[in-house]
Amino acid sequence: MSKKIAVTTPQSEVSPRPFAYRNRLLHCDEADLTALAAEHGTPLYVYSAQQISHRFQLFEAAFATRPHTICYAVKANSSLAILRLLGKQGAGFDIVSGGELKRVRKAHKPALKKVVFSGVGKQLWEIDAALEADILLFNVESEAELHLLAARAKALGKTARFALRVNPDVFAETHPYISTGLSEHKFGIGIKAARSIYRSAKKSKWLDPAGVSVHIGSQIRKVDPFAAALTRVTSLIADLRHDGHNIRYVDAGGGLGIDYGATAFDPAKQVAKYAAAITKGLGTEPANLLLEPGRFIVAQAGALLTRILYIKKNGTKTFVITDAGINDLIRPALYHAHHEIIPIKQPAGKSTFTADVVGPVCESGDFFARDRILPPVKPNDLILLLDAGAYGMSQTSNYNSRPRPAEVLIDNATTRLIRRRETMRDLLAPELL
Ligand SMILES: Cc1ncc(COP(=O)(O)O)c(C=O)c1O
Ligand SMILES: N[C@@H](CCCC[NH3+])C(=O)O
Repeated sequence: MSKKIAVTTPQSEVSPRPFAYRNRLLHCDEADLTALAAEHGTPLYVYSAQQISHRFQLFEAAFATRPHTICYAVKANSSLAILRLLGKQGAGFDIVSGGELKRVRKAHKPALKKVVFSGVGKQLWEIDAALEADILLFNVESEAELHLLAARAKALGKTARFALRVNPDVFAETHPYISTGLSEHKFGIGIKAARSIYRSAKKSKWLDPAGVSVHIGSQIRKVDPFAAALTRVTSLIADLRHDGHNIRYVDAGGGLGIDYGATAFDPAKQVAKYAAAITKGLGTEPANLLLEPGRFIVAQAGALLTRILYIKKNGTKTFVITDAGINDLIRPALYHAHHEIIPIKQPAGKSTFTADVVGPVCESGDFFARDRILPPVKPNDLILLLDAGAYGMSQTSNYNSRPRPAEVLIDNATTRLIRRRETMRDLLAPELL
C-alpha cells in the first residue's frame, strides 16, 4: 500500500519530532544532518536529547498527582548515553535480562533501586545479579520462576520483592507479534491462578509479595484496553489485600503507541488520555504506580540516516537501494511497520515517483518501504527514516557480516558520538580459528 510522505516538513503545528528543514537542509534540533553524515558516515542513528527528555517529562507531568515511578523499558533503546540521560532525570528502568541490568549499573548506578525485572525466561545468574543489586521488583512470570527466586533469595540471604505479572486476557489492537495480554500468549500468569500463588508464596520468608504487574502489548493506540486490564488487576489487588498481603506496587507495564504517519500527533494529548485510562482502571485502590514506557519516550526522538547507493528498475518496479539494511532497522520487515522517509535536501517542486526503498542485504524482506511515493532523489543523496529511536538500534544485527551503525546524540548545539561504528575487527573478535 502506498502512503503519502511529508515532502515539505515532518513538523506539524504540534511537532512530535525534532527534525525540520532550515535553509532547505534537514536538521535535528540545531544539528545539520548533512554535516553529521560527512563526519560520522552512514547508516547513522541520530537522536535528540531534548525530545527524549520532553517525552519523559510529559509522562512525569501526566502522573504527577499520584505516587509513581517511570521505569523506562531499556529494550526500546538501550544506549548507555540515553539510559544516563533518563536516569539523571529520575527514571527507573524496566529490564528483561542480566545484560540490561549491567547497562543500568554502568549508565546510572543510583537507578538500580528503581529497577523492575520482567521476562519469561530469567536465568539463575540473572536472578542472582538482580538480588545482589537489590532491585525494586521482580515481575515473576511463572510458578517455577517464583520457586527459583525463593531458592536464590534464601541462598543469598536476601528478601525478594516480587509482583506476579498477570495475564488479564485483554485484547489490545496492535500487531500480533507485539500483543502480549491474551491467554494464548506466553506472557504472565492467568489472573485466576494468581491468588493461590500469592497465598503459597506467603509461606516463604524469602519472598515479599509486594505488587501486581501487567503488560498487554506494545504500540497500542486506543487507551481503553489499558483501563480494562488495570480494572482486573485492581480487583485482584483488593482480594490480595483481603488475604493479608501487603501489596504496595501496581505495575501497569508499557505499550503506549505513537503515530508513525505524516499526520499531526500531539504526544501531550495522547499521554493525558493514557493517564486518564490508567487512573480509571486503578479506581480507589491506593498503590505506588510503576509505568514501563519505552517507545513513547524514544521512538520519535530518533531517526536513521542513510545514503542512496543505487536506483534501479526491474520490470515496472523502481528500487531505491540504501546503505542501511534490514540488519540496521528490522521493523518494516518484521511487523510491516511504516516509517516516514524524507530527503535531507528539501525538494523544490512537487514532482514524485514511486519506488521500493530497500537495503543491500540478501533477503527479499530487506525493505523499508514498498510502493512509496517519494520526491525526486538520486544516488548519493541522503534520506532519513523517521521514528526509528525505539526498537531500531536495539534490534540490529550483524547479518551479512555488516557492522552496526554509529549513534549520535544531539543536545541543543552539541553533538556527541555515543556509539562508534562497529569495525570488522569488532565482528571477528569472538571467533576462533
Ligand atoms: C514487560 C514490558 N514492559 C514494557 C515494554 C515497553 O513497551 P513499549 O515500548 O511499547 O512502551 C515492553 C515491550 O512491549 C514489555 O514487554
Ligand atoms: N520490537 C517491537 C516492540 C516489541 C516490544 C517488546 N516487548 C517493535 O519494534 O515495535
